[in-house]
This record gives sequence, structure tokens and C-alpha cells, in this order.
Amino acid sequence: MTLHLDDLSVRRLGECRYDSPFSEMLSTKQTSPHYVAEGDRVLLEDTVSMLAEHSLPPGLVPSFEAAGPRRKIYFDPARVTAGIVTCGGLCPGLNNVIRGLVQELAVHYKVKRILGFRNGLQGLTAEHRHDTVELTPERVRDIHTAGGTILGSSRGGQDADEMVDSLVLHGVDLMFVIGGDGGMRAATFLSDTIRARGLDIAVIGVPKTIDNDLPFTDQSFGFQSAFARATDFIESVTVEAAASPNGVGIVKLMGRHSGFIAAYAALAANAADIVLIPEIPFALEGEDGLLAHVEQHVRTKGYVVIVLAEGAGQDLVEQCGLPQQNGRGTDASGNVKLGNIGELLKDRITAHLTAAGLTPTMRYIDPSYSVRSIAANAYDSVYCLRLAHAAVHAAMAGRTEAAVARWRRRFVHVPLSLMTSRRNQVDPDGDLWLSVLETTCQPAEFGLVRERVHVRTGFC
Ligand SMILES: Nc1ncnc2c1ncn2[C@@H]1O[C@H](COP(=O)(O)OP(=O)(O)O)[C@@H](O)[C@H]1O
Ligand SMILES: O=P(O)(O)OC[C@H]1O[C@](O)(COP(=O)(O)O)[C@@H](O)[C@@H]1O
Ligand SMILES: [Mg+2]
Repeated sequence: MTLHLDDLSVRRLGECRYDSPFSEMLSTKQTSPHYVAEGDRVLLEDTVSMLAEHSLPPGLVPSFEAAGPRRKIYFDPARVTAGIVTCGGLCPGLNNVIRGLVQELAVHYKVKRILGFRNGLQGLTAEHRHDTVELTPERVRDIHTAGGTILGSSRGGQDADEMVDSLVLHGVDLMFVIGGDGGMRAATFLSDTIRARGLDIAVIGVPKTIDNDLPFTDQSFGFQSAFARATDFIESVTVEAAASPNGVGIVKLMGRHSGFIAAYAALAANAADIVLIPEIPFALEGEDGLLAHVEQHVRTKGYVVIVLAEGAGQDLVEQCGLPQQNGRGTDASGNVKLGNIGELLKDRITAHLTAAGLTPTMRYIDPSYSVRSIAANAYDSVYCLRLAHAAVHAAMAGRTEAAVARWRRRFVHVPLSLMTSRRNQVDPDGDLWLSVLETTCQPAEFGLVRERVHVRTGFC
């Protein structure tokens, strides 16, 4: 993918004229080093070879604007109303982000009115727009101890004009959209309409996805909590498979198009023999196919453990799955409904091993919702809080059509257009996948020789 310098710049609503009330907290006030300097930017690329390739003067080196508090802000905090919405699938840490936004807005910027829209973007439709929740520090004090989102979430398309009408009706100046790829597209859609109507509303996205499939962010919040939980299931299935004659343990994890949860959980458990992800197609039959490898493990070790991302092997489900295993159409948000690769593998492995005289003891777990509905762990709690702080600073400083993200371990502003420009996936030629191969000792390909596509973020 090739980027231009303009792609990295974040839109500003206008000149920042107000002193930040944040300065009351910082002892050195206007000169505090905590304020972000105008020229503070975070490099897009961090390898010497990539930087050398460009050999550009510093002002032209591709970089993101650093997030954080500004001395001067765009909005007058005393007059501001903020809105918050959570969209799409659940993810550990949603409540932490809501809590962080509310606390930062109310305590440090002294924003008096913060509205939560209920049940995702549905809450911005004409029918539901009056069913909002007034959010205060007291209301959100303990919400981070629970998974899910106190605001509710949903999938499904809404009319942008109708949603912007709701923002206008409630007098919303700052809108925080906590969502995945769909939510970031919806935030773009909202921003386009706001801009077309000449309204002074900042839209800031907080990228959310347990699949870790959003680009330009080191790792999405909640991901670490989710894969830690997934690890427990791999450990249980391993114990079961190891204790059973011809044991076959299969854990199917979420990951529509990206196999990060499967890869990380498999590494953490360090017990899987085979990891299958959407990024790497595989064959069932043949001497290098998956079934032959499964049989070999059962013959030599006595059992086999497979960690499977739900989006893996979709071509196989389509070609040879039973009708009830096939995915059909799309969900309300337009996401492809996946076929059930877990059920297909269960059936095919059982048939194959039985025919080979190794009647298996099948232990198949699909823990999907139990993985993403938990509360954030300590690491993600910190991460969510800091993302929320960055989001509030960005919006108060009049940044819009942008998401806050952590890039190269710094918090930055990423234009929404970039956030939706590509999908973050496990690079089959990268070091993460190599670690999986090193740990499982599985072959790089199961019966299929992959066409090698070199994925990297280019710049011109
Ligand atoms: N291209 C789009 N334009 C406008 N709204 C969208 C678009 N894609 C998704 N949305 C909306 O964003 C919300 C969240 O999307 P969804 O795909 O369900 O979850 P996520 O944000 O977790 O990816 C849904 O209400 C959906 O209708
Ligand atoms: O919530 P649903 O509709 O059952 O969809 C399940 C999907 O949601 C996810 O958990 C996350 O998707 P989003 O974060 O994009 O909403 C996927 O891993 C999974 O495929
Ligand atoms: Mg999504």
C-alpha cells in the first residue's frame, strides 16, 4: 500500500483559541512538558532500511501527529456537550474506555454534559435518539469491573443524515465512536455528512476489535485480555486430549479475517500442534494435507491439539462442507457470515482417523463469546484509559475525522480514512507466524504452496 504525506494529516476544525483548563492540574502551567508541541510527530516507519529508502528532509518524513493535551484548545469546555457510542461486537475494555472518556471530560475539562447513545448507532436514529444516558463520573465509577458495554452495542446500517440530526438535536460538539472497522467506516460516514452540512462537530474514533484487524495501531485494546482467556481453553482441551485414547482437541477462536487471537493464544499456551488462520489456506487431503498430519500426531504422540481461527479454511467449507456448515450472506452491518470450519474439521478428522483404525476421542470447544465478553485485564485497563485520555485531548483541540491509536508505543492521531484503508493481518512471512511455526513445528504449508505476496506499508 502506498501512502502520500497528505494521507497522514489530521483535519482540524479551526484555530485553537481557548486556554486549556487542563493547565490547572499541571504545576508548570503553560510551560509544562506534558503539553504536546506542534512539531511532535511519530514516525510511520521505524526501520533504518525503510527510512533510508525515502532519504527525505525531516519535514517530509512520513509521520503521525502525536496525541496528548494542547495548551490551546478549540472548544470552550464550559459550553461543550459530548456524545459516546459503542458499536459492533463486544471487546474487553469497552467500559474502561467509556469511563476514561467521562472522567477526563468531566474532571479535567469540566465538561458538564456527556451523553451516551444506547445500543450502537441504532441509538442515533430518529426512533431511538431520545433514549440517551447522562454519563457522570459517579455513574461510571465501577463500570470497568464488568465486561460488555453499559451503553449496549449493535450491528446494522443507519442513515447518516438522521444520525447527524440526532447530534444537532442534542447539541453534541464532540462525538466519540468506539468501534471496529465498521464503526470507523460509520464515523467517516458521519464526518462526511457533518462536513457537508458545515457543522462544528468533532468526530473521534477509538478503534476497538478483539480480532486486532485494524491497521496503524500496534495492538487493539482488549486483544490481550481476549487471547489470555482463549489460552485457558487451549490448556483445557490439551488436558482432555492428552488424557483420552486418540485424543483430538480443537479450539475454535474468533478471527474473521485475521488470525491474531489464534496465533497469540497458541503461543501463550505453547501446547498446540497445529494452528490454522484465515491468512494461510490449507488442504485437507494428500500426503502433506492436514488430515495426514493429524494422523501422524495421533500415531506418534497419542493425541493432537488444533487451534483454529473461525475464518480459516473458508474455501474448504464452501467446497465440501455440509449445507448447515456453510456461511450464508452477510450480517446486518454487511460483514460476511462465515462457514463453520470447526464442525467441518471435526467431521473430517473423525472420519479420517476412524478409517485409519484410530477411532478418535473428539474434544471440540467453540468458546467464542466467552472470550470477548470478559472484563479487561490490568494491561488493557491501562491501555483503555490512556486511549480515552488521548481521545478527549484530540477532540477538545478540534481534531476531527481521526482515530486515536498507539503506534510505535506512542499515542497518535490517525486519519479515519487510513484506519479503514486496509486490514491488519498476520503476515505469513513475518516473525509472529515464524514463532508459531517454531512452537508448533507444523509445516509452513499444509499441502498448498502459497503464492508469496510481500505486504508492507509503502510511502511516496
Ligand atoms: N461502510 C459503512 N458505512 C456506514 N456505516 C457502517 C459501514 N460499515 C459499518 N457501518 C456501521 O458501523 C456499525 C458497526 O459496524 P460492525 O461491522 O457491526 O462492527 P465493528 O465496528 O465492530 O466492525 C454498524 O452499525 C454498521 O452498520
Ligand atoms: O457478534 P457477532 O455478530 O456474533 O459476530 C461475531 C464476530 O464479531 C467479532 O467478535 C468481532 O467483530 P467486530 O469487532 O468487527 O465487531 C468477530 O471476531 C466475530 O467473527
Ligand atoms: Mg468489524
